[in-house]
Amino acid sequence: MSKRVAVAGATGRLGTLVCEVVEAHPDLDLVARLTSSSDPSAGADAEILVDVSHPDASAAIVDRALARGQRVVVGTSGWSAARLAELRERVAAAGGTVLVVPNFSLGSVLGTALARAAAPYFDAIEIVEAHHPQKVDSPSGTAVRTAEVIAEARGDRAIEAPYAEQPARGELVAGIPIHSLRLAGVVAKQEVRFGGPGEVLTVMHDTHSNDAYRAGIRAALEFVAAGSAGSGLTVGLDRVLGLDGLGRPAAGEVAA
Ligand SMILES: NC(=O)C1=CN([C@@H]2O[C@H](COP(=O)(O)OP(=O)(O)OC[C@H]3O[C@@H](n4cnc5c(N)ncnc54)[C@H](OP(=O)(O)O)[C@@H]3O)[C@@H](O)[C@H]2O)C=CC1
Ligand SMILES: O=C(O)C1=N[C@H](C(=O)O)C[C@H](O)C1
Repeated sequence: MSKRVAVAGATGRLGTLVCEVVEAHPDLDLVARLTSSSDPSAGADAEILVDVSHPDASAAIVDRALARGQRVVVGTSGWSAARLAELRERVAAAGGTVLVVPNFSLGSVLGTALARAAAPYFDAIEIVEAHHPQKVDSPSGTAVRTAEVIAEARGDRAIEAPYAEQPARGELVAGIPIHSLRLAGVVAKQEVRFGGPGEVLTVMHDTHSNDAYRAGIRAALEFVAAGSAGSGLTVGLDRVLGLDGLGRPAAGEVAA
């Protein structure tokens, strides 16, 4: 039987694509396209709520869906590790299901996994991200997530960033400088640069069009619709695609 889906942020760039994916799916039924002016009761009969709205609105939208017993997929940016930790508690208290996907593109997810793998081996690490000028937030959610993943992979190893008090050297997230560009002609781009003696490794990903998100959106919806997310909070498309071991040391193995 089809699962009923409501989309918050349905008129936006990403929301329009999410609606297309839902409408094209044989087992999903689009029942509500929600915007900032929608009646708060709209979409209450959906079983799955997809939030692709605005960083300032996302938490309230997710909380309302949890209160209704809806399963939730979040693509909106702004979900830092601190906000996710709070959300995890609310999801557990509600006995709900929430999947947060900082980036629906396969290449981006692989890029973050490669950055995680490289993280313990270089002490100079910086992230440069560029997006279209309509993007309302900076740094991007993907860059924040990448910085947090790198910091986690490094454990206690500090990053070389002695110039943190100089704004032009980037905003520090989890100890890693992030530089944000907002440029006409760009969709989304991220470079993670690792510096070591006599060498620089760059992990780079380019999104040329929103088509990059289509397969990931579909996979995330199917994951949640099938109940594969279980209850609780799941973060990342890597979990959906079974790639979450990528870039992590095997059990018992410690990076040099
Ligand atoms: N995870 C991923 O792979 C991706 C994530 N994103 C993220 O998705 C989010 C949306 O991006 P994008 O589609 O480009 O943004 P847009 O500005 O194009 O669209 C925003 C949408 O959200 C709605 N909205 C804005 N404020 C509210 C509110 N207070 N309550 C309910 N709805 C609201 C808007 O409706 P209205 O017209 O009424 O204002 C509009 O439908 C951003 O956080 C972006 O970073 C983007 C691309 C990929
Ligand atoms: O606003 C965007 O466009 C994007 N937002 C997400 C982010 O903040 O990382 C994902 C992707 O970079 C596109």
